[in-house]
Amino acid sequence: MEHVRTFIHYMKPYRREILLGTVALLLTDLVGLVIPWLIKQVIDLLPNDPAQSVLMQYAGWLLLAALVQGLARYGWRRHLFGPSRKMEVDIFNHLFQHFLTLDRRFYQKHEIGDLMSRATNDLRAVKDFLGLGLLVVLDAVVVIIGCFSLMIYINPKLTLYVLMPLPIISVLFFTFIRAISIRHQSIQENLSRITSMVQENLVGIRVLHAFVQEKNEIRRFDRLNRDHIDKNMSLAKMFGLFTPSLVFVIGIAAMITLWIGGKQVIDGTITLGSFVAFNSYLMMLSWPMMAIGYVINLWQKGVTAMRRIQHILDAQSSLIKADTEEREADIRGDLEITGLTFSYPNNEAKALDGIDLNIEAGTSVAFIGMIGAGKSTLMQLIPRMYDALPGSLLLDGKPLCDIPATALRRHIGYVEQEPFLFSTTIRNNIALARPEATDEEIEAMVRCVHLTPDLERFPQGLDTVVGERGVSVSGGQKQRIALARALIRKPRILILDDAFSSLDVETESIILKNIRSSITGTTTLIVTHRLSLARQVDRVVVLGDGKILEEGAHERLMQQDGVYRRIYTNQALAREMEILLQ
Ligand SMILES: Nc1ncnc2c1ncn2[C@@H]1O[C@H](COP(=O)(O)OP(=O)(O)OP(=O)(O)O)[C@@H](O)[C@H]1O
Repeated sequence: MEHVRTFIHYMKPYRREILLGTVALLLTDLVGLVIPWLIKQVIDLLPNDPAQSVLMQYAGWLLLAALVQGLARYGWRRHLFGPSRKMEVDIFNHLFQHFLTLDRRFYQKHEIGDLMSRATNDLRAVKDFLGLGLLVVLDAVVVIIGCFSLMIYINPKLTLYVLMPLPIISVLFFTFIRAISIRHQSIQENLSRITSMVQENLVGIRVLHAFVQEKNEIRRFDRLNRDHIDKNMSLAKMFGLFTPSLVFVIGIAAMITLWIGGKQVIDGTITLGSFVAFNSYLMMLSWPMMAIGYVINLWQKGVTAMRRIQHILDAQSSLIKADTEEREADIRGDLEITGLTFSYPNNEAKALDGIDLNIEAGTSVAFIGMIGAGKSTLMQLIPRMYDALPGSLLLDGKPLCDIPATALRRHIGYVEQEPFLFSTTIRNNIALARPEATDEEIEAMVRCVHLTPDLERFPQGLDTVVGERGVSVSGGQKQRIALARALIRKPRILILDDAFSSLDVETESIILKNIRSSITGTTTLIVTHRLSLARQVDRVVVLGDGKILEEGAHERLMQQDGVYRRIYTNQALAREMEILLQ
């Protein structure tokens, strides 16, 4: 019932068109029912040697019926199929909008391939049901009611005999519905797995090539596809049994009609015309009977698909007050972290464990530590990619989760560990953060991140297309484009999560100086594995196992016999060795 409500919701805007199409469909069916009746009249007139003009008159009626039927058929095709396509677009738009509001927790739980399958295969199944499915249901209901009414009108007793096999139809019907529903669910889930696998393999094609895994993947894909064929065959077998069984039942009914109805014609209980019309209506019933199977198929597919789409539409961002409305927030950049503990949804271990830290607006802090220490996790909590417990993170004295996520993110420049570029030009990738940025502003940022020498080598400069996910630029270029994108909005808080890992120490140092002089008063948080950077910031925080191990200015930490001094000394030694070996 829940799904019917969803269907109705999407049908509402097109109710007029659907009504028009329904009227046209009813007209087609009614005229279809009138035709055997006209033939009955003609047959009953024949023994009385009717006048030529009377026969002509009936021929005229039949011609008119054919004309009206043709026009009405055009009407329902146009007005019932049209809205189903429009509804498909509406659901797709709604789905896309919703995808953009969902947070990382959601995407962590769902595979992109599965989501793609829901937005394409499942959506198509919904459209087929809303268009063709509803049309066939309506058609079948009208034909069944119309035929039975006329058959009862012609001869109620004969109709009762014809209805004798009805219990067999009911048993067949309900057994079939249950069996088909289970099969559909399984087929659609399998289709999602197939789409996911194609998507994942295409994205990871370089890894597959590098590790020569093509054959293994082809075998895995083949197994998945064969499983899909088996599932579809099992469904086809169900249909193979159901439809012929129904036709067989109709055959029994036809046999009863011939036997009992034939005797009634001989007795003179009914006219020959009525007998012919009765048979015509019985035969007309075989189409809706066969269509039942088809409709159940479309209905089950449509409902299963709608359930899968609804699952996404029902999902909500887990952020407290996610609030995607356009709201402004005035942000200075003072961060206060108290007893911050955080675990990921699918991982009970604490990624952060009791962090206490105050960061004054406009200062710069470097976060260092072993792999998996929690550095990136801490960075992700600041733009509210995930929500920490309320009260553990304050920005300018306000709980972070009280600041609408979109308003907050407008003031944060965030460069992730693995920056993502869209398959458009470098210019568009930079301007993504501030579409209204002028060419001069973009060029200034390009200079700031030291990208100008690279651009000179690209024939189209800033208008070079970077390819999907930035495949046609190097790792270091990708990082600097992402950095320019973060800087162009002149953020109050700048987060650089290992954003210089593909750059050499000299370039890194130049860029950092440029950033300092181009944006002032910005709170800058830098995650890095290179301690050369630590000398250039106000403070260093050393993380280990989700906890703060040490913190303070570089000089102070160097005076202690702690982790920082040990790592720094090792790295300095390694660097000296490198220089010596060059
Ligand atoms: N999306 C995630 N889901 C579940 N656990 C995660 C997720 N991301 C990170 N973790 C876990 O949280 C812990 C902290 O990870 P985090 O990425 O913050 O470390 P890091 O200090 O940034 O490491 P690195 O220097 O390698 O980038 C790790 O144990 C990691 O396995």
